[in-house]
Amino acid sequence: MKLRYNKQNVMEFSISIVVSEEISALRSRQRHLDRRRREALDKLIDLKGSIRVFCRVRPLIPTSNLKTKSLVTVEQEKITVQSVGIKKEFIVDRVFHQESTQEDVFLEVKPILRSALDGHNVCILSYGQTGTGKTYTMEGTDGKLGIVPRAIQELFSHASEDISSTYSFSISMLEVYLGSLRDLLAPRQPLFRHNECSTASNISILATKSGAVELEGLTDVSIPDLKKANQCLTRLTIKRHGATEEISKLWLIDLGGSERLLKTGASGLTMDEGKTINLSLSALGDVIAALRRKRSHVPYRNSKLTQILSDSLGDGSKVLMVVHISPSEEDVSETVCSLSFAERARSIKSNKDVSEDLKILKQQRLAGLDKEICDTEQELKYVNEQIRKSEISLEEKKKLSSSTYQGLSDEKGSPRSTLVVGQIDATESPQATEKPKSRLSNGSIPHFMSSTACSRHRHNAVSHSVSIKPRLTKSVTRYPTELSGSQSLSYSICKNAAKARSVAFSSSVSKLKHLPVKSDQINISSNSIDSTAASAPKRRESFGSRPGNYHYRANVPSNDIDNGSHNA
Ligand SMILES: Nc1ncnc2c1ncn2[C@@H]1O[C@H](COP(=O)(O)OP(=O)(O)OP(=O)(O)O)[C@@H](O)[C@H]1O
Repeated sequence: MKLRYNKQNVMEFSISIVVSEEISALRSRQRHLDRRRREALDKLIDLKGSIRVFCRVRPLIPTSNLKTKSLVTVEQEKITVQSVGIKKEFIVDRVFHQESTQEDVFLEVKPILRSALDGHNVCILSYGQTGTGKTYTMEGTDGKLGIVPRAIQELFSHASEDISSTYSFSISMLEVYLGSLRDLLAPRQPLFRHNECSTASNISILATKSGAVELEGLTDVSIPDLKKANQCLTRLTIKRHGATEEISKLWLIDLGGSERLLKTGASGLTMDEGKTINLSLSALGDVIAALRRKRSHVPYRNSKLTQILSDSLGDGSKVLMVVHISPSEEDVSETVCSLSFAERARSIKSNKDVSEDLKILKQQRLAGLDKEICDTEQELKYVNEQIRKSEISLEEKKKLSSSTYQGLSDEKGSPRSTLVVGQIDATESPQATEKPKSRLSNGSIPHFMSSTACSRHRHNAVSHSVSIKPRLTKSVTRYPTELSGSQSLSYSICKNAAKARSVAFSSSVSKLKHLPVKSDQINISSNSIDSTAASAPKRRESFGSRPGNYHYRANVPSNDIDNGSHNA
């Protein structure tokens, strides 16, 4: 009896060795495939262009006062604007016509999101005249979700599928207002006047010797799950713990309206705001143009916006700018200005010097890389599934004869993959030590994110307004209720996948608070914010960022904009 028991144990022991070796081989294949996928994706993005400028044409919105003829005709990469005495052609990397859907736009965004998960800094910017659809593209509406909610869903979904790494996400929001930086997630200080709060903050832009940008003092909120991400929704930091550790920033930037000040008839504070925004946009155009021309000097220092984005626009980063235009006659001069900006940023006048043969070759190469990525991802899925099954089988064997397997388990037990969402563990990351003074909220949603009576009132008022109101101020959009549905679905997928893989949720963010500043940080600039400045900004740029965490956006929390709404 004893002998039989031993024989059985020996057999199970041998099987478990075989399974462990299988897992080991599968993991090695997994690493190889992941490397191949990344390389193919990098090549694909480089071939398409790591800085791309798109144009999206808003549909004509007929009103009783306006002529409703479209002045714009489009082809794949060409836009022609034709009006009395004007006929101009502009070339961009891709045109989204009036009927293009949110899905069409997101399809172009997807590859660079993957790139963000792979450790590259990514910047998605929405540019254009007020009322041309910048916010529609970035955030969308009920049932027509924009880039931001889709991106968050996509990132969480990939993170839950990738069993070779663990991920943590965090979010920050930042606004540049009249050249000052404002932390939109900082705890709010009540002001004397009813319903007003300040977002006073003292944020410094720091650059390490390697060029990485950090925003010291900026609040960073971990995202514990997809549902909470929906409520913040602007800027993301991705931290991947795999064979190596990678931190990347994903900036989602809804820029202030680009209209010319003469047209808006602005004066006083509004004029100052407009000037500052235009200077920032112009500096941004210069930087992108210099990068696309591969100039040795890139003028990052010319605006706060470009300083903050300097490590997310250049080498190794992926940039996508969507320039929005209106097709209507009354906007023709703004449309021409926006398209001139797009062309300047793109810095290539036309593709006519590129021969047809070369274009075909490029298309073939792109298709080949696309296929390689697809095939590799398919195989990766298969390998991941095999690893999962083998791990379960090994686990069962261990349970059957735990004493026999004790030694084996110590030596051969394969590492369990863990999905960590919303975790920042400073002890795991050398970079994390570079974020000493940042205020971190431990995963709870900051006060300003919950709607106030005032913001609810305004939100209701806005949703009852039928006509487009071009405005200079952006408001933070509460994510459409429908989004919660689709995102909670993904969240449950995350949760299930995570459960199967022993998901760990931890909240070690507080450790970051006490870490020392790295000595190689150079303070570029700092600014303090007048707490009374919360009142009435009309046009704003804002974005979120943080070392190792990212995001940005040009919106203002609802509490903060009650006085800021403005019709251009
Ligand atoms: N592609 C589109 N399809 C359908 N509706 C659109 C599209 N683009 C914009 N709109 C609608 O046009 C209106 C203005 O769009 P939106 O508010 O996004 O403009 P904006 O450029 O962000 O303006 P602002 O600078 O004032 O924030 C909204 O009602 C929006 O839903």
